Amino acid sequence: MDAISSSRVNLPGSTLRNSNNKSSLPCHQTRISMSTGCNSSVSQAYTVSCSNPTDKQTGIVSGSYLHGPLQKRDLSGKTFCSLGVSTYPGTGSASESHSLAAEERVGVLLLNLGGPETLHDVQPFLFNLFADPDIIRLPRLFKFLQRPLAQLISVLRAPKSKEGYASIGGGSPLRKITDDQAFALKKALDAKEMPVNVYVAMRYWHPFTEEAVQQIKRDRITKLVVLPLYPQFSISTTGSSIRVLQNICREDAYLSRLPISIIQSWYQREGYIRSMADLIEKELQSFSRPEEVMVFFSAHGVPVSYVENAGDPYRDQMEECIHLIMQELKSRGINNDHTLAYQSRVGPVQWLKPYTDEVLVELGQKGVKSLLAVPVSFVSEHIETLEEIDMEYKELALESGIENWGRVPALGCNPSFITDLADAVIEALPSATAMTTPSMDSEEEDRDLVGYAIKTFFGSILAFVLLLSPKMISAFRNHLL
Ligand SMILES: C=CC1=C(C)c2cc3[nH]c(cc4nc(cc5[nH]c(cc1n2)c(C)c5CCC(=O)O)C(CCC(=O)O)=C4C)c(C)c3C=C
Ligand SMILES: [Fe+2]
Repeated sequence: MDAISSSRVNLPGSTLRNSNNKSSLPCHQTRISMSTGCNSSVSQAYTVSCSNPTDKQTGIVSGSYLHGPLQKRDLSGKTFCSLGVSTYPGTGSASESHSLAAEERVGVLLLNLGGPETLHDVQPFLFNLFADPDIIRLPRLFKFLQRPLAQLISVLRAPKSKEGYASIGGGSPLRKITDDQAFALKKALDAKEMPVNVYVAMRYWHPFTEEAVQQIKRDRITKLVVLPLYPQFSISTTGSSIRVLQNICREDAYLSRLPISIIQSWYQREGYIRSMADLIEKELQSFSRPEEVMVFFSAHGVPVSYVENAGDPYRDQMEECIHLIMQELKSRGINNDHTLAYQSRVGPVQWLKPYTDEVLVELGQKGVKSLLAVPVSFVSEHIETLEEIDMEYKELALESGIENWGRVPALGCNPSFITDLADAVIEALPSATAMTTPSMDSEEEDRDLVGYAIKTFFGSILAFVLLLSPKMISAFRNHLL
């Protein structure tokens, strides 16, 4: 088998046109394939296959989420960029497998958030994030304000974010860690006699989804498993990345015929739960009285409206995930108290409660002396573990009376975790299904673009008149800084 090489291609002069998507899945192992995934006019039917073959349901991803953003064609919601790619290019080895059909070339596409690599990248990264209609969910009538609003918020937020990234070395470690995970996953699949190419697609920074997809086409991949690096599904993370992928597939003959299997969430997999329990068990041993430590799960928050109005399964999945980890710990004789809180809220709306900062203060006041923080929405170290938890929350906890502080590291390339992801890929492969995609005709597309340009022009003027009023600015500043 050939060694893997990681390629980064930088194409000078390429343009960045930024633009910019419920299901509590009770089954133990979940494979979801979109049978009409990229179809803009037909209701999407999802086939959900569970490890128990009799437990097969159709249409579980439904409600306002399915009939909302996933189906919508939103020209302002796409990122076209060919500035960078980080992939593990084909070695031809996919056709050598005994377990695969002679000409099968399997790809695995890892989806992740992406992060600014330098301080200079922070504002444009934030623009990409806030321009995502799954991050700032404007009512339909106000969609035209998305990009001007993103510009304004990103400029206002950038100084605070820059400070955060400066304190963790001047940029996000996400790209490197995700590349390492891709490499480790390829190795684990090789070891299981399932040679694949692994690709990385970031949502808000390089390498963007478009670049990964171009590489997949160049490698003539014949089956693709899409694996988001978020254990739990949220509209704002996995949903958003899948929507971008669907938009790309819809417009490409090759991709619309490519059999694809999407693993929407995997928080309930035994391997993941065991790996998390291993980390917690190990870290508890660093306290002088491990049995007295409060296990403090800190999850990334989302606005309450996502869960209560848009059908985001994130909170249900998070609570089930914590329950499963605690059950696993109990089976090992570890019976510590635990709690779950939500961190990293941004902006003036209500986010999922309780809030991490408020709970830390309450626990200190109640006399909790030892606390082990467990980041649980993400499997890499990033700004919210390295800066928010390790610096801000630690300081707050110590000021509030907590004396012994610990933090479980993110899973990263933990071998048992990566092996489990490899199993998830193998299990998902048989349910790969083509996304059939009638694209817009070119006349329709032209009309759409003209309408979009007009709306953006007038939208920008209106937004700046409204938003640059001193009152609005100070309201934003109070919430963003
Ligand atoms: C404003 C809305 C946001 C929502 C909703 C949101 C959901 C969400 N995010 C993650 C994971 C990560 N987010 C990260 C950075 C980040 N996220 C937001 C905003 C929202 N996130 C902002 C503004 C930023 C930038 C940093 C900052 O200014 O605070 C990252 C870090 C990436 C890195 O570079 O290290 C991660 C990871 C999840 C899991 C989630 C919903 C479940
Ligand atoms: Fe975030």
